Amino acid sequence: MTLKIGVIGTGAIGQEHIQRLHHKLVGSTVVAVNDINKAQAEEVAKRLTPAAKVFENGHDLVADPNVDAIVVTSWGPTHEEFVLSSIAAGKPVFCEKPLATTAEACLNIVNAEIASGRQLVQVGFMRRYDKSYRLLKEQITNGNLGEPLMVHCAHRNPSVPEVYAGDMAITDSFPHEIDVLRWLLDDDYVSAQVIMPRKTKHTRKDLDDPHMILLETKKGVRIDVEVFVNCPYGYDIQCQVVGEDGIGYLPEPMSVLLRKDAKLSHEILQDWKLRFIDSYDVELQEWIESVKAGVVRGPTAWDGYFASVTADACVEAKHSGKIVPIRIGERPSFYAPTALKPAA
Ligand SMILES: NC(=O)c1ccc[n+]([C@@H]2O[C@H](COP(=O)([O-])OP(=O)(O)OC[C@H]3O[C@@H](n4cnc5c(N)ncnc54)[C@H](O)[C@@H]3O)[C@@H](O)[C@H]2O)c1
Ligand SMILES: O[C@H]1[C@H](O)[C@@H](O)[C@H](O)[C@@H](O)[C@H]1O
Repeated sequence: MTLKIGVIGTGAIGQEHIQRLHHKLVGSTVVAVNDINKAQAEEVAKRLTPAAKVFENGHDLVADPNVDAIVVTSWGPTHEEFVLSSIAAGKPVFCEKPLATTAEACLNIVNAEIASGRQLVQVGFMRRYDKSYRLLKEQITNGNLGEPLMVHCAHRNPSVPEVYAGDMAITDSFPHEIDVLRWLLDDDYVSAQVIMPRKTKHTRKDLDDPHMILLETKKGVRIDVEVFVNCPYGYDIQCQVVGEDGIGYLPEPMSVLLRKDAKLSHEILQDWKLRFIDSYDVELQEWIESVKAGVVRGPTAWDGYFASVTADACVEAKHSGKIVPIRIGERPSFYAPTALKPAA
């Protein structure tokens, strides 16, 4: 069976996902697209999936009987309405991170999903599917590093677009670390602190950059993450886990070592698209298979909610200058890995 997918949001990652879902991965086809920028949606459909229907709005796309499952790749603040609409229609939905831009909105999604009685939502935390993170996790899980004590990370982007504003370093970029470190350490967070270094000359007047974010976990692991989104030299993701017996470093993306012009050098990537290209493929291929099997195997709405509660605490910590506790109730049994519900 070929899964017929509708994509809401035909911007940067929407186009990437349409390309892979329609042309690259096995078992799926894109039959519908929508964007508030209709001209863009039409152009993207014509170029990438000419037979797809272009919808006037996302809710009509969700309701279309020809659409089996939905992929939400519109701006963060619109995620809540489209995910809720998909749950109401009883259709599986893959939503790019963040699940929603506030913890309250994420909780609305969690509550609606539980009330529907079926797990339908997966969040686009693709780093869990990245080969290098999986190798690092293996070292932690097999005990090679001893108990993890500290984690040092960096999330660097060469630049960000104009729409990237306010606290998006925390609510849009940092959620990747929030999710992947929780998964890597199999631990939850208890407090957050944010320290602001001096501002880089490469940022805009209205955008703070960089941030230094500190998290503490239940088990007492201390984490520091530099989020630096106007880092001119390139797209660079670093993670170093310091354990009792050894240190594990996230592998660098593969590139040829060059001896040239009196230098030894490696290429540094310039874009998130290439750094995680394989992870997106694995993530969406597994999602297609899991939808067909009627289960959710990837990051759940609860994981999306957890990330949002943590991000909110970080925003409060940044603006108050205080260490802010992270309080979240117990994970509902609905989201226990053993309690996977059929999606259709
Ligand atoms: N997992 C990742 O690594 C990754 C990478 C990039 C983006 N993202 C996430 O994907 C989302 C989109 O990011 P992007 O970089 O593609 O942004 P983008 O601005 O390039 O595209 C977003 C699109 O959504 C459309 N849109 C806005 N409101 C809409 C609405 N109400 N209905 C339909 N369409 C609407 C916009 O017109 C735009 O075309 C964000 O949540 C972002 O955080 C995730
Ligand atoms: O939306 C993007 C995307 O999620 C990238 O993976 C991340 O590195 C960027 O910081 C963020 O703005």
